[in-house]
Amino acid sequence: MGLLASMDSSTFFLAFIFVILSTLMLYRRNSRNPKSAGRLPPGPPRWPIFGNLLQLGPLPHKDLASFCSGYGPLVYLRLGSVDAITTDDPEVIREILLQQDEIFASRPRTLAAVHLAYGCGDVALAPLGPHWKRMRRICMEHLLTTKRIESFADHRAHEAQDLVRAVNAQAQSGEAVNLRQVLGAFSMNNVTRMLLGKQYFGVESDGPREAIEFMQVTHELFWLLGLIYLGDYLPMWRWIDPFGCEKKMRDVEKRVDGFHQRIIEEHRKLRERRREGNSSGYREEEMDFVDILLSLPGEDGKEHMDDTEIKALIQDMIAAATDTSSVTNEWAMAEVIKHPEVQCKIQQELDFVVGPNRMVSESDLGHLNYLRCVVRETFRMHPAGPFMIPHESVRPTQLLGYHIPAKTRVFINTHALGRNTHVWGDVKEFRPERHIPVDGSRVEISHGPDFKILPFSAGKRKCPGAHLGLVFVLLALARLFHCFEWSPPQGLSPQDIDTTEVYGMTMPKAEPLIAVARPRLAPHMYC
Ligand code: HEM
Repeated sequence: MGLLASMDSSTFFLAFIFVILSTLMLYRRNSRNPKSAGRLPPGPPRWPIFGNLLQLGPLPHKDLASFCSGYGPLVYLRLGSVDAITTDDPEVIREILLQQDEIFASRPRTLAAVHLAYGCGDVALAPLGPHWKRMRRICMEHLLTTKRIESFADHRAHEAQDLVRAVNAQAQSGEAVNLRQVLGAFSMNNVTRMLLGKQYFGVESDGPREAIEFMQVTHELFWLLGLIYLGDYLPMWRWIDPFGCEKKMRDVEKRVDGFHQRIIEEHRKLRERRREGNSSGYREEEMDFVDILLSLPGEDGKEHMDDTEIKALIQDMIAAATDTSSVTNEWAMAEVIKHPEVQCKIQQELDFVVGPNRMVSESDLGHLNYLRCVVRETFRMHPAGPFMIPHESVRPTQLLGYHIPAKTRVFINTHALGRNTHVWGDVKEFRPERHIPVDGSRVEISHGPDFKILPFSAGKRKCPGAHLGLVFVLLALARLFHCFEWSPPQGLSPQDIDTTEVYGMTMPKAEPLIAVARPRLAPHMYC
């Protein structure tokens, strides 16, 4: 997938022969195993050795969706030497994530996870077990508590005002705004303020060189984590690695590690200086995430956490929090600019709840029910990750009466769930009104009891940063629509806004969203 599409024919031929010869024995052994234990779910016919790998193109979530349309709500695939299932059905998803959570809540040990998440030593990519439990508890009890999230509210308000100022400066000079750029900086700065105690883009940053290096290496990391690497499915592929993917992983691993080590060293030095200057140490509310991690005890009675554990958590927080919220924001902006009547309703609500004489604050977000519907509809059509983070089963089980072997990889297709015609009507229409509750209650942006959308997953692996992620999304959108009227660049009509997507761990628009902003409030509001 992705990789297959970019091979030249001679490399492919050599690799193909090599893989056929060297994996024949492995295939014979593996292909006999699952069937002997029971009936597997239905699925498309499989090639020897490759299984269904060759039936997947550059947008695998669409291929898997078409398998579900053809074979039913639960489909079995053989991906090289790996058993896999996929589903886009709310009932099957509920069974996997709630009823059988104990069995399906592990993660596959992919090569990217090993190289890029400190040997799966983080939270998001760690297999089920005591290490995952401990790291997740640290996130929940020390980093993502309501109190700690609230303690950064002023920083978020500051970032939201910087976002408005940056857009206004471009609006005044008549330039169209690259929304990917400004929304990316908003998310990254919010995360780095909480995590590292500083902003990466803007006046307080350490300068463009460090910010650019940081963004570049983070993007490479996302790209490699999202890649479906053939070496994970055809072990012999690793011997040839024709595109040098593992080499790239090792290279990014080294660069990212250097970056994280520098962060830790800087924090240690600062702690030391503060301790020397003030014997009582410093107050909890002054501590960023890295300070907190440095102050926590380690495992088995150790005085401190290991540096590797701290680095794995830093990396998780950056990877899990930045792209998810900025990709969601870009999709929401694209869909709203494409639908001017939706923009009009968002602004009517903002004018009623907030008015023209003050800026939107976090306490307004719960009262913006129509905007919440817009975000819910955005998650239905454009979930941040098409397969969330793939799960893996820890032991054999039964689903819908079919046998599911141990170590089966689970692709919950949230993209297809939002476009499943058995679940939703007019699936291609962006229509936030469909989410307005009949009883007028507050719109919830989580999966709800019906599992018809799944923005933050459910069960043991559900996103621990859901509340914070929603604040990033709602705050940025509310400010941008309250302060500006948005339209496509000159010469284009709303229908021309392109909504082509590219596959990855998160699934952004293929092209960055460019739009024109016209201020709606009095000039002094933008200072
Ligand atoms: C709009 C923003 C966000 C969206 C849409 C989102 C969505 C998700 C999804 C779908 C998963 C995978 C769940 C699964 O595999 O079942 C996940 C996992 C995770 N998210 Fe988020 N997330 C967002 C923001 C955040 C933020 C702000 C943080 C932390 C600062 C965060 C931290 C994590 C972590 C640590 C995991 C791994 C959990 C585990 O494996 O135990 N996320 N998120």
